[in-house]
Amino acid sequence: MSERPLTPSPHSLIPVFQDLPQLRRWRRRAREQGKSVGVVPTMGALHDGHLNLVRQSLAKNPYTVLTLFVNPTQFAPHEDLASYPRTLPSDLDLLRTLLPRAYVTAYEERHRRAAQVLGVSESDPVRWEFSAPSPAKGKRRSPSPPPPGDGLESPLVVFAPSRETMYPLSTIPPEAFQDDPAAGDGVAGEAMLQDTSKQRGAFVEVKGWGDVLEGESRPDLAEDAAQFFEGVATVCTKLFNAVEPDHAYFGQKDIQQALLLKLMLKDLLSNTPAPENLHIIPTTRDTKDSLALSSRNAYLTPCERRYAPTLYRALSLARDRLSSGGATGEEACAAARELVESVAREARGEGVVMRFDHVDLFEKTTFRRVRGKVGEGEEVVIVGAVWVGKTRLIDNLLVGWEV
Ligand SMILES: Nc1ncnc2c1ncn2[C@@H]1O[C@H](COP(=O)(O)OP(=O)(O)OP(=O)(O)O)[C@@H](O)[C@H]1O
Ligand SMILES: CC(C)(CO)[C@@H](O)C(=O)[O-]
Ligand code: BAL
Repeated sequence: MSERPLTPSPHSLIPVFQDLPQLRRWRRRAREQGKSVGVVPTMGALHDGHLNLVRQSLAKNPYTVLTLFVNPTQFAPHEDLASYPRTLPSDLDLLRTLLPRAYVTAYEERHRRAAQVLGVSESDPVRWEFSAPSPAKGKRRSPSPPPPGDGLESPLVVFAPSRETMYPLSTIPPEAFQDDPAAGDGVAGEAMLQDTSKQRGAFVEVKGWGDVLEGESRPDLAEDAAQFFEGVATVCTKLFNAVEPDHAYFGQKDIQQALLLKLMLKDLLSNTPAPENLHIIPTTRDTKDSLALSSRNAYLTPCERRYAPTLYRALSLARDRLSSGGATGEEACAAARELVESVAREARGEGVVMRFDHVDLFEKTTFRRVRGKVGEGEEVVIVGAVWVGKTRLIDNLLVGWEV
């Protein structure tokens, strides 16, 4: 274990579990208390959209696990895995703002008492240990108070596993497969997990639902349209197996992902969580221009940011055409495309390269593309993507139903 002392406050307020045994021990104790556990899977770089999912879970469950893992298998080989924002300290700062005051006060009091026992100043860095046994007296090499407990004091914990924890078979070195032509050039680690032709081990595919719409139109997936949602379904299955949640919270912003995972839980007869306990939370938007909050918005330059809400405007136009103008699905999508393309021409004058990717209308359960007029009582999704500079933005609106 590293001897670098961790600053006690604010980060240790929220237990961060990095390995499975720690998480499993915590989960067993939560079960013994008979209390429900909610999970919020994320890739980090948290924003208010994520926090709203956590707020929902905290309101409904005594315990919430926010998982934080940038999942290589859902990134295509040339996608932005390496540059994806990784911001654990500021993520923990944001999560801290969601903790109940009473818990924070009790924590600070415990910290004060521990500092007294250790004879160190309250502002000294002190490492809280949530699962390791207390070191024997006299053997301490860095100030470490008695463990504050088993992590169950906090209503919120973070599970931030390593790649090896999430993909244990990826630790077998490529040389072990050297007689296997698929081992190819011996690419190891994350790169191997990103390349579907080199993957080995257990993967979850939701056939017929994962290789359409967003599956087809994400970048670099020409070879394998199923890759993105296979990566998502696989990592979420693993996270559900690790956390064994009673409830799970996903955002409407990634609507196909949330709907597909619900179908997957149903098809796999899951009870942790049961499909009806996967909750889809409405998209959190910028209050001024309705841009859907997204970790990838951080890539936008200030000038690009001004054009980013065009997708929301285009989807709103499509929805208006469907509801008031009686347009067909094809006409509504074409109107959205025209709007994006006309704004793109304007943007070029300011040096912003904006590119239409797709706008589609699909039925919520079958993911079938809707042609012609939307029928009475039909529940559909208008989904779209645009490129603004090097950033691909996605968004959606619902017609005939709400999450
Ligand atoms: N604006 C938002 N409103 C509601 N939920 C959101 C929003 N943005 C993300 N989420 C949800 O948070 C969860 C974790 O998403 P993720 O970590 O990929 O964040 P993201 O902002 O969507 O990142 P990216 O920009 O890479 O797509 C997902 O369930 C996602 O749908
Ligand atoms: C659900 C998820 C955390 C799986 O990696 C990811 O796809 C995301 O952040 O939406
Ligand atoms: N927000 C879903 C994960 C992704 O777009 O990579």
